Amino acid sequence: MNNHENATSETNEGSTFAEKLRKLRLTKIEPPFELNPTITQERFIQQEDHTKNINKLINTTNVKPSTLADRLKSLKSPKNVTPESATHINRNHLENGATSTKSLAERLAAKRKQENIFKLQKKDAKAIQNIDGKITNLRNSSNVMNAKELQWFKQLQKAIISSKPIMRKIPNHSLSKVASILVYKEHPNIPEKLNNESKKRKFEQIFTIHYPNTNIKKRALESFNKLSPDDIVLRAQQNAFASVTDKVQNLKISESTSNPTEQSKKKNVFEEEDEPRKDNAPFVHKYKQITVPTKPRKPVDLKEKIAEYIVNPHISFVVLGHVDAGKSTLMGRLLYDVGAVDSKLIRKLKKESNLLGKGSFHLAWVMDQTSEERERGVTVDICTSDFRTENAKFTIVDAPGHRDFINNAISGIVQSDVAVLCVDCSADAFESGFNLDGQTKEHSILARSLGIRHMVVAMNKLDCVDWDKTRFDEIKDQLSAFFELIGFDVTKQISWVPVSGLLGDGVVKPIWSSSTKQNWYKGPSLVGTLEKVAHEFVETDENLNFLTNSPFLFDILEVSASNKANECVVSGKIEQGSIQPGETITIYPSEQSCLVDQIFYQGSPMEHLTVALPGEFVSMKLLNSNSEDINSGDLCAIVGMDLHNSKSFETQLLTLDIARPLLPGTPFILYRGSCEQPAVIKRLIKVLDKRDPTKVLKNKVRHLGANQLAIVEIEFTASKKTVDLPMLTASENKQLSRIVLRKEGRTIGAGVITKLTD
Ligand SMILES: Nc1nc2c(ncn2[C@@H]2O[C@H](COP(=O)(O)OP(=O)(O)OP(=O)(O)O)[C@@H](O)[C@H]2O)c(=O)[nH]1
Repeated sequence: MNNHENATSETNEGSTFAEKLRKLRLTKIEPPFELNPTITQERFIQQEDHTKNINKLINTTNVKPSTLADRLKSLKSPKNVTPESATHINRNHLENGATSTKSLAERLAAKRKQENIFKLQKKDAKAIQNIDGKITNLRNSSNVMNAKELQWFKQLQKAIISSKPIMRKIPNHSLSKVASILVYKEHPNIPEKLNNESKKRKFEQIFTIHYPNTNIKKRALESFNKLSPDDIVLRAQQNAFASVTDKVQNLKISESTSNPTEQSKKKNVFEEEDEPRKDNAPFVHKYKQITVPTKPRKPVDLKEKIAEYIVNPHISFVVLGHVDAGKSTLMGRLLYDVGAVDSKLIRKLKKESNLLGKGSFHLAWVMDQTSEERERGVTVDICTSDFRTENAKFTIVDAPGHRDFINNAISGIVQSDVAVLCVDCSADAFESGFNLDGQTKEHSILARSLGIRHMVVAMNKLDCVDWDKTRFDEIKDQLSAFFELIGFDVTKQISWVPVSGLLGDGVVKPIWSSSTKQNWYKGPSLVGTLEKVAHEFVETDENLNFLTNSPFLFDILEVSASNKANECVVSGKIEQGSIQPGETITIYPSEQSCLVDQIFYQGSPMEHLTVALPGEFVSMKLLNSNSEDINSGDLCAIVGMDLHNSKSFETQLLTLDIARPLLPGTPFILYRGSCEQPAVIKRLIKVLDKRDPTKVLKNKVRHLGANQLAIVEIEFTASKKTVDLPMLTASENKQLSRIVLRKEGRTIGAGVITKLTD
């Protein structure tokens, strides 16, 4: 009976798991590590390599005697030994007890050999200690090992023992890493076979491989190309001095002080009064609003800028879809095929994903950066990437498909004009993404409600169904009916593209690979469709008007305080209009008027823009601002365009598949752009006909059920700061008047603000 069998029989006899494994470890793991012939052989190979290297060194030495004997002799001769190396050699020589007849090369080789063996022993000891620790943890946390677990553990042992041959190939390896790589590679389904969820997680935790960050080199290069922190400070100081005259002129500051402590004590120049904050006070200060616009410092020719923009428009699109629909793979393929990622990175990701037994995920890893995302195979946070084609510029926002991360998907949607809805067309997969709990429906509703203007449906994984046109049509019909129901104009606002993200068919080029049976789709590729949409956006009269004539409106996504008094940076999206440095804006709801000092793209604070256009994501450095009273979700408007802070408003609301009816007083979280605020149903006014919203079905409404269209009054409830927020109706701004209602982790309704009621 071998040791494994011993262990199995002991398990059945009922001794503790800890004891059994200790025996198993003592008999099976420890001795083979020291004695295993493969390991010894491996070490010899490595030592031989070292000896070869030393010989190579000898052969390439500058001294060129004719024979090997002469060459070795010359190496031994005192003229080739520096005082330093001589001391070193003498010390080694004495320590190693070498005889005086040994050559320098031999002594060096012996020393290296010894060092090498010592290093390997140390590494092995550490690795064994490591894996022993992990096994002890595993052992202590579950008392009895079942047959499947035991079998799995045996496989692990085997993997450890036979792991040496691949160790040489893995940098910074440790035995435990190699073991887990092998376990994953050879038995990728082992954790899945174990039914108990927590055990599964435990195993995954134990065998998680933390790779060194693969982007380190790239990041280091980027960091060195960027300005150093000192340079950034120096530049900022220079800029501050250079623009000080302008600032003084624009702001009409009556007296200035060079003393920084006095300056920081100084009140905001627009402030009316500075009272101590009361408990329920919405803002730290009351602000005096500026009503007369200020001129840009260096006015740019807006028409020229817009003409450039029309030729080369920039759109951001969010990638939506059910979990595992292939979103990250599709975007990874797209970035690779447009040349935004180099083949070296792809090769590297392929190798790494293969080692983890997740070979098919290598393209997805271009987008899924974090180790958590890679290990779970699920996108967690939103991830953005830029790419450009000959005709347009794009920002991709990859949103997570999993229900747990829906808030991230919402912030992805509000940052985008267009959505790419990735649909898995493989057998049964579309159906599971489209049912009650699937994300295809929920994402589409969110996209429609949060102002996505065009949706490109990427009919993905068609390679799995042999590019079957019937399957394509069947899914298209079901989705079209649903899109119509939630208010999309299917002919104008929806495009359909058959693709395979994994193979690349239809992603960048409209040419289909010869192996596929696809011959029925003659339209543009996914990228071609996106280019078309980007141009349609800017070329229509409505959009041109929107570009040129709308007053500036900005949705704040992020606020960063500055260490200077009365200064902060806000980042977000320009919803309409344009902005130039020197202009004054008002932030709502705090109603503070601030001067736009600098505009830049996030991540490039030193490259200042002369103007920013609608749809762009930019950061603005604001003077005379108080970051304590600015939050994400606040709106900025150009001075002169007054927004109204409201507490309640009427909305045309579509309820979704809700389990419980909505009643007056039902609480929920309201989303508008990047703003998130607790609210309640104040009043149910009337129920409308979904097919014809001008038709009233019911005037007295007690409650609202699933899938009903109604006019409802909503009221904000207390939050950290204020209950009055800047709200816009559909006639003021189409995007910012859209709202989404969520309760207990589910989207319960979506609508559009029709009237402010206070
Ligand atoms: N056959 C085939 N498989 C694909 C295709 N696209 C993606 N896959 C596979 O589908 C699996 C899931 O792909 P992901 O790109 O991670 O899916 P995702 O939608 O980003 O997943 P989440 O981030 O979890 O929402 C991977 O195994 C991919 O290799 C495709 O076009 N054809």
